[in-house]
Amino acid sequence: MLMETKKLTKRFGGLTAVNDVDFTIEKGKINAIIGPNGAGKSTFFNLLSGTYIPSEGQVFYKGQDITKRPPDKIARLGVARTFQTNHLFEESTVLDNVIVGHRLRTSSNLWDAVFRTRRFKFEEKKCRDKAMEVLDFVELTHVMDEPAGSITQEEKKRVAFALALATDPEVVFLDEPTAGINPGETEGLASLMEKMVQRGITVCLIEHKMKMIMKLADKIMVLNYGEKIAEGTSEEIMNNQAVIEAYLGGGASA
Ligand SMILES: Nc1ncnc2c1ncn2[C@@H]1O[C@H](COP(=O)(O)OP(=O)(O)OP(=O)(O)O)[C@@H](O)[C@H]1O
Repeated sequence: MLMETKKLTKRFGGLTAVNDVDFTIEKGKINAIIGPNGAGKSTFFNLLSGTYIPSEGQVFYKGQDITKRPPDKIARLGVARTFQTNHLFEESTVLDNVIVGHRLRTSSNLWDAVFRTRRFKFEEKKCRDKAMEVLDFVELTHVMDEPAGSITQEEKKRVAFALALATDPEVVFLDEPTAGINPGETEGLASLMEKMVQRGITVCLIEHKMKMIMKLADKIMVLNYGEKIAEGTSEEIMNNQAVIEAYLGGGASA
């Protein structure tokens, strides 16, 4: 197990968005979180990455209590995330977008940058090499010199993956990675997630596309009104009465 939550709870005023959730993220697996709209999935993600501080409960990473640690400290432990919307510099090339993303994780300071010390030059080269490597991994080498604004939606999603991968993460959180793209492109991104796992990276994602998630995920947790109502393999989830009722009542998309 790579990450674990114990009785994780988040309240916004009178609303309990995540309620008493025990969950484990299995190392080297594709872990999925599903649930009807407003079930608390994004809030749960934000608690794991340190974006939100829990009202109650704990988050563990490799057995270490990381509850209440700020997001940058959690990121440094090897936890990366992508967001629903891609924050790319549209005028800059795909390669530069990834280099800048990677630089945020390297240690050169302003002094190094101004005097262009050997360490700075070394790190600049390292960032560039890393960016090229991850762009090759997400199969975008052919568009790396194009402005990010000119590539397709699916390619932008691959850039978002590349940005997360450039930090050499152990686990990547993907918030609806295939939202807004067609079924063929969805399959391409699903293969990319499988490729990440083959490289030893743990994947945890939120997804609305049920067919895809049932095929792809090793393990699924279902949230409904902030509570965990089921956890298990695709088969276990598909046959779970509470899940069927939540989806029939909640009108979630197929
Ligand atoms: N910052 C916030 N302040 C107040 N309420 C919030 C906040 N963030 C989320 N909520 C509420 O918490 C509940 C869970 O929201 P959340 O976005 O986590 O659900 P979700 O499962 O990700 O939904 P969706 O599938 O629609 O993205 C909702 O009722 C939402 O309105």
